[in-house]
Amino acid sequence: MSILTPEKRQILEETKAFVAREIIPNAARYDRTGEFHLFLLEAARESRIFAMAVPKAYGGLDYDAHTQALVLEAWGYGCAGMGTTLAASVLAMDSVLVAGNDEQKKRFFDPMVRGEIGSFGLTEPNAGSDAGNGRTTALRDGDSYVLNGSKCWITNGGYASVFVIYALTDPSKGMKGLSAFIVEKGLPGFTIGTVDHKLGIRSSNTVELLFKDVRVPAANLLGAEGEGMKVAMKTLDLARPAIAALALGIAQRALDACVRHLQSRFPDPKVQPGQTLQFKLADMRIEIEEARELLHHTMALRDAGLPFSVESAMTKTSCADKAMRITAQAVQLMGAHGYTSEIAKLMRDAKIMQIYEGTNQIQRLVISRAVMTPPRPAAAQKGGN
Ligand SMILES: CC(C)(COP(=O)(O)OP(=O)(O)OC[C@H]1O[C@@H](n2cnc3c(N)ncnc32)[C@H](O)[C@@H]1OP(=O)(O)O)[C@@H](O)C(=O)NCCC(=O)NCCSC(=O)C1=CCCCC1
Ligand SMILES: Cc1cc2nc3c(=O)[nH]c(=O)nc-3n(C[C@H](O)[C@H](O)[C@H](O)COP(=O)(O)OP(=O)(O)OC[C@H]3O[C@@H](n4cnc5c(N)ncnc54)[C@H](O)[C@@H]3O)c2cc1C
Repeated sequence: MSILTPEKRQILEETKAFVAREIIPNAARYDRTGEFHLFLLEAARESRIFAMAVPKAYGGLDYDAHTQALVLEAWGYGCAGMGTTLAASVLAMDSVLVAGNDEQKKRFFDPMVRGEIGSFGLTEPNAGSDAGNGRTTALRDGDSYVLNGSKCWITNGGYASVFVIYALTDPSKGMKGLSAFIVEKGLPGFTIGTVDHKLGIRSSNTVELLFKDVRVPAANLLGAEGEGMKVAMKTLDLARPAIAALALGIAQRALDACVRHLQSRFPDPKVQPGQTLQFKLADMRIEIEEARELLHHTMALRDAGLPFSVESAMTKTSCADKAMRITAQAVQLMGAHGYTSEIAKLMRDAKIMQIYEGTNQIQRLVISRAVMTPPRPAAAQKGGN
């Protein structure tokens, strides 16, 4: 807290107040029913928080990456399912920030400023970790592209008004034929398929998207044909720390719940088993602070315009693994209380953090590639070899 500017401190305080008022009291109910938290879009509309990544020139809040992470940690603390709705919408916007022109930005960001949400469709049944292996096509026909195929596991798909969809404009080139498109809801032939019922983040909306001869104006192509894989990878670099922030929020909530429980269950800290359990709390605190430092370091790199791709993968992996470990630990430390709904939800919600936006194995692949190919020394670069 002490390193925050007064402006950031105020944003964080207002966010925490919103989370305490709107998110925490409703989280258990929506987790139980698996119903989408539509009320939250209404509650958040006035604050324009769904436009937190939108530049001022387009009517958004223009938060820097560090501030976005503060907001997402607070939402993750309240409910990771609701936080996923915000993170997924920002992810879609990130693709437009990466590759969109002025007209596309205006068109995509307008709904976000009005409190609507976006969605990002990359994954297909045969293209999850292997993101460049999709089959959905977008073939040029006059001044349109015609989309055919499907996407699966798409967050916000049932409620978004604008989508970023990745499809092959030249299927013969594989991932080098992949391109990114803005797709608006309600186009003829664009339908929503089955809704998925999940272990955790149950109130977030996860669906299939189906495209049958969906005509999209050529003006909706983001960047150039064939640049889709690069756009997707740059987008995911921007977005993975958002998942790290949600995971951190989950871990912090688990620690806070543990502290409260152990203080009442074993009030005398000098008497066993209180002391042993407190050492575990100390370890949890260390893990959380380490993860938060890495997240804030990654955001500082991004805000300074420095490379942060590997740090993005590291922070996602670190925060997600720690959230899983800490929530499992919290269940154990709290005994039967840990096995009940609030803490059990945290553990169920933590699991997805290791899977979506690139599994932690994929993050380790990205990190290990960077480890194995360190930057060449300046002298060698000058030598031109
Ligand atoms: C890392 C990966 C496994 C890709 O490795 P390969 O060896 O196949 O591809 P490779 O040869 O590394 O690369 C291809 C091109 O791409 C460029 N590039 C790569 N990284 C970057 C980068 N960081 N920046 C710019 N360009 C990049 C690369 O240069 C190459 O182009 P070139 O051939 O040189 O012209 C990739 O597929 C991946 O990451 N999967 C996870 C998907 C995944 O994360 N979904 C997430 C779906 S969304 C989601 O889950 C959620 C959304 C909403 C919220 C909830 C969750
Ligand atoms: C709740 C939820 C929401 C989602 N939201 C979105 C969304 O909004 N948009 C979107 O596009 N996608 C979304 N996804 C999809 C998500 O990104 C994928 O599930 C994820 O990338 C993994 O792909 P997969 O499920 O096909 O697993 P697979 O790729 O089949 O992987 C299975 C296992 O194999 C491992 N594995 C695969 N390849 C390698 C490798 N090369 N090296 C080492 N291990 C490997 C994986 O780590 C994993 O353990 C969502 C998924 C879920 C569950």
